[in-house]
Amino acid sequence: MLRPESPATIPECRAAIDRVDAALATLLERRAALAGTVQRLKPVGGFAGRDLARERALVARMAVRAPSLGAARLAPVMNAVIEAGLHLAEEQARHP
Ligand SMILES: O=C(O)C(=O)C[C@]1(C(=O)O)C=C[C@@H](O)C=C1
Repeated sequence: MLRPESPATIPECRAAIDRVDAALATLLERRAALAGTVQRLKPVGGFAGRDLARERALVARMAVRAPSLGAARLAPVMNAVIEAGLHLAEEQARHP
């Protein structure tokens, strides 16, 4: 995890945001790879095998760590993340 920072100027804030975004990109790449493996292992993978209860549960767990965002704001973010992973997995299944 990145250590918390308290930048005071716009350039410092933007530099700190860029560091967070770099960490997020690394984590998103890792998550997409793991989610892709799950799609290959599930009896029905991809969009057809979507598990909305699991998605709601992971959003609820994330909301504990991101209380100011909360589940309602995290849900569309994670929906986009999950759908990006499913699109990637389906593309990789079509073109292995
Ligand atoms: O856990 C699963 O069953 C997955 O397919 C992974 C994942 C995810 O990306 O987290 C993707 C789609 C499902 O709807 C739920 C979760």
